[in-house]
Amino acid sequence: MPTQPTISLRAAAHGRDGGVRTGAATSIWRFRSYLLPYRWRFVVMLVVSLLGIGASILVPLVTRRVIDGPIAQSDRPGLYALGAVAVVVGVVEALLMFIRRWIVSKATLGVETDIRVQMYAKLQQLPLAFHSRWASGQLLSRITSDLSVIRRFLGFGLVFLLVNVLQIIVVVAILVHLYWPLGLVVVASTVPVTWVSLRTQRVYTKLSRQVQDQGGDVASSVEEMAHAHRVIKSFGRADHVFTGFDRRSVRLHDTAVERVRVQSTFWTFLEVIPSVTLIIVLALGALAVAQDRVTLGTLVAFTTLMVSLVWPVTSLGFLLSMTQDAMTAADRIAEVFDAEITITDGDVELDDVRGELVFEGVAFRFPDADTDVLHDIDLRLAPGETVALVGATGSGKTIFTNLVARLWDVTGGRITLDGVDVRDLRLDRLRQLVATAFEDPVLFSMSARENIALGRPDATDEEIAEAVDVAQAQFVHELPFGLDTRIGEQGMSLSGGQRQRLALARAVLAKPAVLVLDDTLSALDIHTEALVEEALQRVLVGVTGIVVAHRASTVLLADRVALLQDGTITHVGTHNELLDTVPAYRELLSAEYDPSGELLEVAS
Ligand SMILES: Nc1ncnc2c1ncn2[C@@H]1O[C@H](COP(=O)(O)OP(=O)(O)OP(=O)(O)O)[C@@H](O)[C@H]1O
Repeated sequence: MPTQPTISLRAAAHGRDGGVRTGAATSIWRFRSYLLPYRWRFVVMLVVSLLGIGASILVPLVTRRVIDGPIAQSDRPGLYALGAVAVVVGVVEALLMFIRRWIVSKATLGVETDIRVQMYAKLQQLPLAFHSRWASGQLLSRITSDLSVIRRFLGFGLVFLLVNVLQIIVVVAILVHLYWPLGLVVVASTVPVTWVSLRTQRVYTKLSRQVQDQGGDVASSVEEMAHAHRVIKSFGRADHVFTGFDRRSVRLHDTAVERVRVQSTFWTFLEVIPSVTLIIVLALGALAVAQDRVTLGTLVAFTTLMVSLVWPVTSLGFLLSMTQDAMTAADRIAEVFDAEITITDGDVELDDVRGELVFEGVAFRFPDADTDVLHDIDLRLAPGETVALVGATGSGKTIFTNLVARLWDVTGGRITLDGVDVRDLRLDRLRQLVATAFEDPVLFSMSARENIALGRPDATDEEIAEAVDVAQAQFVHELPFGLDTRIGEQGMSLSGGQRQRLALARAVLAKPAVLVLDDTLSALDIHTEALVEEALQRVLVGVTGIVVAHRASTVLLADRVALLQDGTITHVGTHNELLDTVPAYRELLSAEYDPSGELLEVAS
């Protein structure tokens, strides 16, 4: 379990997201605050790693003593003593490696979980405008694979990058100290290493970003296919969809192969440089020993230390790649953290709610659109009143209803609840007060009971049973495990009408002050619809209601009807008034008439 306290959704909304702030910085450095709760583990890990290097440097120096001392002087007891020291140092080195791994895994898994939790919280706070722009596969790949890349970097790459660079510096300093002419040869070999590293990083960064983005595209394809497989199969378009997926996969493959090519060239170069340097050092060193300018022990220590440099130098290749991948992953994650939460929290609590809902000159325009979808909307719903919203398909009825719970914010005018601008209310309070049953209801992979009680997890069995009755959703009792039957994506699939009734039960159970029914009864047969409407009549008493309606029978649930045309409300009145005076309204509900022009369903 992460030790960092989970920050609430409200905290995330206010930007207290563990150190990630909005801005253009794209470095992994921005995520440093997530390390704080684990700082001691990272410090211990660093110290242990440094001790490990110390041990690995000590072994060649002990060897030097052994060669120049006991071996040169045939001192057997001295040989045993120094041999024992070398063994102890070797065991300590292995032990330190084990401790490092053990300490670090908990910390890095914790950091990964903490960032993931914050990212999820942020995703929930982000407005519909964000979610309609982003492919879900891109979000999925960020919250899974990008975070794993960062974890691996923190647990391994970062430490070894620091430790190896430090080891290179310390060992080179010792080499210069041991015999400076050969030491300078080693120093000179770092110049091409640095130059190639810098050059490769530029190309690698670009490829790394492309691979990760293209991975997100592939995830999106799979996700889309899983959702749309019925449509794909029924239209016999499996080949077409497969071709699209294949194209994306091949593109990802090609970019990944190109990245490996760049990596391999770089790594090979890093392997060649230390080997070539070693050959030069051996040749020059042998000459120096022959001329008595240096002892044999020193040359052995020198070359052993140099061999100990091969791994730190060659490992720079994949460590730098790892760092680059982690920075790209951090950039991609930061894009989500940087996305603006345009729907911000208010601070008015609003305790005793009467339910007066007023639209004052309301306008709405989608981001990046040129024209308003809705404009100049003035409408007052008295507490407890129900208004039916009628309009042609695509006229903006759903957007209109979404504005009340602030799924979108108005772009002009204002909406007030009991005189308070909904933007000034606390968001969670507003969304408690306004419940919506959507035309296309979403069910979660959980039990029917949990799906119904989504807005009120504390609801009693009686309250749930009541909501089920109102929504005419008694079919839940017939499911294999009754209300405990798992439904949704990984459970039983329900019919469109059953889903709508569950969504209606969910909205009714929330006991809202404002109930929004967005064409919720469209999938029901006439008989069930009549039963639901009869029950809804009772529920809507004392609740302010907005009912999006396409049928006269639904309109009859309402006290008044508002006609939405050309982005604004053109007429408000009772159903019969509008039928008598507004031809456009009559046309919209024309299905309710028989061919002779008589009204079929509407009884006054
Ligand atoms: N995210 C979006 N970005 C841009 N335009 C959108 C978006 N969502 C909806 N629209 C457009 O806004 C308009 C109003 O859509 P809305 O869903 O409110 O219509 P509606 O009256 O509820 O239709 P229906 O009766 O068919 O459900 C439509 O033209 C639609 O294409």
